[in-house]
Order: sequence, then structure tokens, then C-alpha cells
Amino acid sequence: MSEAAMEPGQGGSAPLPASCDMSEVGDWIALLKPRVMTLVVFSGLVGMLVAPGALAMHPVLAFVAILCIAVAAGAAGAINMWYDRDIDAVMRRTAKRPIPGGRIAPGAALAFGVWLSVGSVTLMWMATNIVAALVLALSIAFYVFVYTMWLKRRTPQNIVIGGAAGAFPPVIGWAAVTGDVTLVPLILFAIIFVWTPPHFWALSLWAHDDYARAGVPMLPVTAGARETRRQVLIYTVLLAPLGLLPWAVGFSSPAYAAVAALLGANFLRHALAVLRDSQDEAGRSLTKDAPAKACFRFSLTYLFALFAALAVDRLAFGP
Ligand code: HEM
Ligand SMILES: CC(C)=CCC/C(C)=C/CC/C(C)=C/COP(=O)(O)OP(=O)(O)O
Repeated sequence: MSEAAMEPGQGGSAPLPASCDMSEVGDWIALLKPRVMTLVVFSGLVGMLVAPGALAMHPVLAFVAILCIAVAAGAAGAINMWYDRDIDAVMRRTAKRPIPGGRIAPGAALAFGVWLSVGSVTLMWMATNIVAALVLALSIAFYVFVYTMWLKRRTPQNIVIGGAAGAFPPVIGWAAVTGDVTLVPLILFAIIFVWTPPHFWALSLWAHDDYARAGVPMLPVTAGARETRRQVLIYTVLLAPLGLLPWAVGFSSPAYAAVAALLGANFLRHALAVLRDSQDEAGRSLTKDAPAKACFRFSLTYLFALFAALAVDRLAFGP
């Protein structure tokens, strides 16, 4: 499939109430995709913590830098929800979001996202440096323009290329401390970049009905479950050794390498179980304990644990 079935911005919003009630704080928070933000913020925090000179940074400035990453990720999420309001309305997982649910007007969500984007990048520049601010702006632009507007509705490689947006936070965190981007933050970028396909494609094995209905060309929709399971394994095979790179380049200790190897082996075990499980091929819904669901959950554990190990290792054994 080369073109998605739907054009962006069509339909999707129920009629809005006469006034858009600003007291519905929960809906405005939901626009920021707060649950995904947890791991984004954590990876940005680890990028900061492992950067040389992190402990000398003023704690208020460090806090502001993390806040800027959180707000920027949320702002990009709000613009994504504005643009995707048509497809969000048809997908069961997203139909109750504030815009398709008719609780926030599309234009208000867009303005919210744009102002928070501008504010977070400006504040990052003022509090830290221009390199961190520019990479922050790049990550917002990548999520909004490259992933959401350009690739999501056009190609099943959308999340491979567009997924780079979510790989920037450790680079931003590092740059906020040092003002530069060197090999180590690029390795952290590469880890998240290669982690994203198995993270998302494992989930897409049971969420493909939604994407098919919305005309979004995710891999299980265009290439089928078997190919998706193969791709989950391929990216996990690439990811496991990548997790060891911080040790291989002499940045982390053998203790970190041991944790990374264990986590990588466990991820591979999950990906192999996904490959062997063919219950998705007969068009049945996956059971609650299906390997794809366990693999998706483990993807989150993997990234949290790997980055936590990196930070603990650096703080305990670093120079
Ligand atoms: C293009 C890349 C990505 C896609 C398409 C994607 C998609 C998804 C989807 C559809 C969910 C399901 C639950 C939900 O709607 O909240 C999810 C969950 C999640 N994703 Fe991703 N994701 C991507 C990249 C990332 C990145 C880079 C991170 C952080 C480093 C991340 C962190 C999370 C977390 C923490 C959850 C669990 C949220 C919860 O508890 O519901 N994702 N992802
Ligand atoms: C600092 C900064 C700007 C960070 C980028 C934030 C980030 C986590 C980007 C990753 C992309 C992501 C979560 C896509 C979700 O897909 P989707 O939008 O297609 O998911 P949906 O179907 O749930 O809307």
C-alpha cells in the first residue's frame, strides 16, 4: 500500500460543546501522551546523568532541561493528535481521545502544541545551550513532520525512520550538559532507534485491526503477521549487541555489559517466542498471555533497565 485510505484532518471530531472548558485539565494532560512521556523523560535524564560534568550542573537548570524535554515531547504529541484526529476517531484504542471525543477543539489542541513547542525550545536555549535547543526542535519536527505528516500514512517503514524522533532525548540530555554531541549520545540514539521497531511491531501484532480500519499501512496490515514477527526478531538481533556498545567503547564497566547482555538475551527469547507463535495468522485475537504482548511489555522493561544500568554504572564506577 503506497497511499493511505484517508486524508488527514477529515471528520473525526464530534460537535464541540459551546465553550471548551479549560477546567478539563485531564483532557489537556491526555493531549501530551503522558504515559509514553515517562520513558522519553527517563532516557533524557539518563543522557544528562552520564554526560561529563553532569554533577556540576546547577540542579535548577538540570530540572528545567528535563522539563523542556517532557513538554516538547508532549507538545509534539498534541500536534500529532491534532493531525491524526481523523484516524484516531476510527481506531478503538484512540477513539476516546480528547479531540475525537469532542472535548477539545482541534484548533485549540494545535495552538496548545505549537505554543508548548516554541516555549520548550526557547526555554531550553535560555537555560542550557543552543545545541540542546536545536536537537530538541529537531526531535519535535521529526515526530510532527517526518513521522506524523509524511511517513505514517504512506509506508510501513514509518516507525523505522520516524521512530528517530523518540531516539533523540538522551542526545538532548547529554547536549544540555556538555553543549556537544559525541559518540556516546549517538550510541544511545542508536539503541532507541533500533529498539523502536520491535517495541511497536510486537504491539501492532494485536492492534492491526485498528490500523487496517483507519487505512494506516503498518507492517502487519501490508506484509502480514508472519513478516512482522520476522522483523521483530531481526531488529532484536541487531539490538542485543548494540546494548553492549557503551562497554565496548570503554564508557561503561563490565558490570553494565553483564546487565546489557542479560537484557538482550531476554529480549531475544521474547522475540523468538513471538516468531514461533502463529495464533495471529488465523485472524484470531491474541490471548492475554500471547508472546507478542509479553514481548511488547518486555520492550519497555528492557529500555528502562538498560538506561538505569547505564546511569548507575556511570555514577558508581565512572571517572
Ligand atoms: C514511532 C515510534 C513509536 C510508536 C509508533 C509507538 C507506539 C506506541 C503505542 C501505539 C503504544 C500503546 C499505548 C499507547 O497508546 O499509549 C505505545 C506504548 C508505549 N510506548 Fe511507544 N511507540 C513508539 C516509540 C516509543 C519511544 C521512542 C518510547 C520511549 C523511549 C516509547 C515509549 C512507550 C511507553 C512507555 C509505552 C507504554 C505506555 C502505556 O503504559 O500505555 N515509545 N507505543
Ligand atoms: C522530545 C521529543 C519531541 C520526543 C519525541 C516523542 C516520542 C516518544 C516520539 C516517538 C513516537 C511515538 C510515541 C509515536 C506514537 O505513534 P503514534 O503517534 O502513531 O501513536 P498513536 O497511534 O498512539 O497516536
